[in-house]
Amino acid sequence: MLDAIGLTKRYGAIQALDGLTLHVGDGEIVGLVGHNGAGKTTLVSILAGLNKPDGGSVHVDGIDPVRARDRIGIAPQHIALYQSITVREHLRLFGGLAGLRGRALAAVITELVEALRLTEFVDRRAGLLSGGQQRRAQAAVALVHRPRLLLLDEPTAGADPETRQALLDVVKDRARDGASIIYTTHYLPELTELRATIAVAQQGRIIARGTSAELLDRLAGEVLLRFDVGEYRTATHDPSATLVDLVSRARYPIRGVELRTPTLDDLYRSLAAADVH
Ligand SMILES: Nc1ncnc2c1ncn2[C@@H]1O[C@H](COP(=O)(O)OP(=O)(O)OP(=O)(O)O)[C@@H](O)[C@H]1O
Repeated sequence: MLDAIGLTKRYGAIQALDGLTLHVGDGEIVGLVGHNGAGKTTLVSILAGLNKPDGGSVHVDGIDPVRARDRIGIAPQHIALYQSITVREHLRLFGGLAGLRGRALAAVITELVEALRLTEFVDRRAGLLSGGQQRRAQAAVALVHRPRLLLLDEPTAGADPETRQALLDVVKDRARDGASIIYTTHYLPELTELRATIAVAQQGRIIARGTSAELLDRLAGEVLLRFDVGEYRTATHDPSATLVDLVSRARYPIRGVELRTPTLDDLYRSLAAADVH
């Protein structure tokens, strides 16, 4: 569905993208993670056709993104709403620009107002909304024309738990309907909930790509045993096997046991630690 191959982008002395390649299939949610400055926002803006790469190619359903605008929905990291019109007017405007009319447009607006809990402020001007309300409105604008490719750049930054959950539920629904989704976040547990595959960006490239299980396999977990005289802690790639082995060899009574399997946060930290900015 989305094919980005060998993308490069330079801002003066900064190489923001450095040969970045990414494929996203139909119905796939890709969690795009990486250090600040890794190139995620630059990538998203190029995939949306809002920014031109210096080199490489992007195809959305085989088409250049600039000509595939009505198939793409983007919720940018920085809010981009018109201050003086209401949320409903935004949805009518962007739905209309993508060719939606009449009942079809009204139906999708009703659905989004409910799903993203916009009822309370849908008829208020965007400039008067709180930060979290603006984020929800921005997500609704990205979703209103049922895009085939959805680009969500930190959509839950600063959102309260209810808002976050509502957004995650809508994203899962859209993926079930076949949309391809790129979801940029620093909140890694969200990607587990979305059952997203993960793409790790670093210095303008994707340096790791796979399911969270595949990526976490590389990381060590930990086993901790507590004794009356102190504790013993060891890193391991197979915590349960290590525990069985340690218990069989223990010379003192064991007073407590803790197993820690690696999490997505460990993955993020390990890659961030390897970053050489
Ligand atoms: N318009 C611009 N002009 C100059 N440099 C830019 C511009 N946009 C991005 N950069 C630089 O390009 C690099 C990649 O930035 P980008 O915003 O794509 O990173 P990011 O991964 O989205 O970061 P974050 O997690 O902080 O949002 C950074 O070094 C940034 O300073």
